[in-house]
Amino acid sequence: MSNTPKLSEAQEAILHAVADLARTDYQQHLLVEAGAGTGKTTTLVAAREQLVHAGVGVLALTFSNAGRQRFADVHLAQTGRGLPPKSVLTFDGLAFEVLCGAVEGRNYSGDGFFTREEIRQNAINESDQLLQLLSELVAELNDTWEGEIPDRESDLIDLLDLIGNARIANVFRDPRMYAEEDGLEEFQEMERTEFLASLDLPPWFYHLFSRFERLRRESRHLVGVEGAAYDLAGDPRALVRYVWANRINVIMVDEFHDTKALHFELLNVLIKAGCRLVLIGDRHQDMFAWRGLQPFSAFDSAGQLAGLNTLALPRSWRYGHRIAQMADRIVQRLQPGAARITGPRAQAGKLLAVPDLVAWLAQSAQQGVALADHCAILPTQADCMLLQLRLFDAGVPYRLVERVRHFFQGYEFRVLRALAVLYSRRFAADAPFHINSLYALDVLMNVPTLGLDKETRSDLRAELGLDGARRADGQRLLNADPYTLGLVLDKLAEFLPPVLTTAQSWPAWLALAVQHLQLHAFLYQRAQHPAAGRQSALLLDELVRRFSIDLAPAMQVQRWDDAVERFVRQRGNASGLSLTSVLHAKGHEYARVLLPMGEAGWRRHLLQPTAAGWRELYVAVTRARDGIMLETTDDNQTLAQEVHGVFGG
Ligand SMILES: Nc1ncnc2c1ncn2[C@@H]1O[C@H](COP(=O)(O)OP(=O)(O)OP(=O)(O)O)[C@@H](O)[C@H]1O
Repeated sequence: MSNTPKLSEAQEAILHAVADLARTDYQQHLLVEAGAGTGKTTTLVAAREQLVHAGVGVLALTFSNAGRQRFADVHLAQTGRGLPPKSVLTFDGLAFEVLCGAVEGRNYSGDGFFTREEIRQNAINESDQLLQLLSELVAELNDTWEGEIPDRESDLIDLLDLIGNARIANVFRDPRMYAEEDGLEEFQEMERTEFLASLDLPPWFYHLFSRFERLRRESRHLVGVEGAAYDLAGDPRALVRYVWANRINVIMVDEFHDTKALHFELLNVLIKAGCRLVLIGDRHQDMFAWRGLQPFSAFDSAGQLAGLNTLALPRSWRYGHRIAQMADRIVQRLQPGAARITGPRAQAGKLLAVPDLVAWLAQSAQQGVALADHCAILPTQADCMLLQLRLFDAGVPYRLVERVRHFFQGYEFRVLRALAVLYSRRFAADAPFHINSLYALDVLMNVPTLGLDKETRSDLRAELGLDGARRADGQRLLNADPYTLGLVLDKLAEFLPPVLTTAQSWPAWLALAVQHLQLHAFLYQRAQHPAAGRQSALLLDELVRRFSIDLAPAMQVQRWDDAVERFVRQRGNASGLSLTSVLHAKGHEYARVLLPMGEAGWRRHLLQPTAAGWRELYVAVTRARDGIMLETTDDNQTLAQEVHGVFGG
């Protein structure tokens, strides 16, 4: 059953422009800049349908898997049909198809890249393997560079990030970096060093990067972290062969605001292959502005394309004028004077503020109010976990959107659980066995202050079965038993700093463990960005508080397991409130969006505003169709003013 909404004039204009660019003899492209909820995906899906009917080969590209899924869902809703396979791909998915695919028995890639069988066996990324690869390489390079490259685990994690950013920024394909090592003239070497310095990179980084990339390819680490897209940019002819073999004439890019230099390079290759581009995005939703080594504006780069036609979608369909006003106030703070965001007058939008969101939700749940179309959106994963704890206490059902994790699967909970089990074994000789404790120990073993060397860690992981193959659901098949767990705990206890080896009461020991194992620093380094690190520390403190009750730690672990099991089995969860982080909220929409304004929420975004923070808040607010609900927990005057300034009411 087809259910395409009646398109607005502005949307129709885009459909005409797309039809035109597919028809003309000379190459034309279209850039559509539009606000959130203005019907970008809706329009793109309709434009795709129109082209497919006219016999034009179209490939739609997105950045995230969530974006791809959203495109497929909108297509299904609008046409009543599923999309043919491979007609919508993420950039990495496209790269994977091209590098590993074949037509009529011949690989697209001249390198013959990988066979399907090889990929099935081995090619999926394991980030810990990448770390291993990097650490071996750094050790080898440090022989020559006399230890100049920092090599503690936290340094290696930073280096892995830097390598990812160098890929995304695509800087090593700059002509200044091309020349082969052997034939390098002195002036070229100088040019290269200056170029690296201009990017704030140390001179050894080029060697590290190029050798790491070679190793990554040889070890078939293709998928993930833009590895595949980067390899594809180095093999442009494969991409050209792919679009020609599949008769693709038009490339559509949804979420165009997420385009970085690497992806733009791929778009340039597609242009050279004769494709026409339809690019659609919202510059205020660029939440990944920090990726890469230098700021990159996809919109400015597209502006340079020859034959570019630019259109706009001015009005939101998702929300009415009241939410549009909120979105607009945020955008004006980001870019004063930006085009105004509007929404239909008839659709007002509600704003509700409550002092205790969880109490309100508990009451609603009791009254049988369906909360499935309500979504609490939080800035980070740790914030989501803090809210989960409150919901858990109050017995309010919730479900997690996409890859947002349960609090009991987070590093913060796991590391404390591991300490509780370790304490029980060492001082009470009653460590309870549960499979979740094995995952918890895996986290504890990575705490650098414990000082486990690589071999010991790897031996202990093997004992616990943590090195086993993953099952289809991503978990590992663990085969340890209570006896092995005990032995591993005894071994781990040998690594405890002396202050933790003498018997003390439980909460005091826990406080010392958190301090001496420097768990805040450990979690901070594990977090994706500083704000996430800060919130992770907040979550750790809250969990420490909960683990500090006067009850034997073994009993506490048992209690958590029972409670979690009961909660997970709750029938109401499917219809419960959705809970997500802003990153995972992108592209989705909900009737009502719930925004906690406290410390474990959006407080900092308003009190210490940054461009990145405004973009996040903009994405969160614009997920709402009918209303926004704020939780205002404190009476800070400045915060109240800021809340009023953005949300009005
Ligand atoms: N012409 C229209 N008439 C009525 N509703 C529409 C129309 N176009 C889009 N919509 C609705 O507006 C909402 C937002 O559409 P869509 O998800 O396509 O927007 P978007 O710009 O891609 O959003 P985002 O910025 O979140 O990615 C959807 O509920 C969609 O069904």
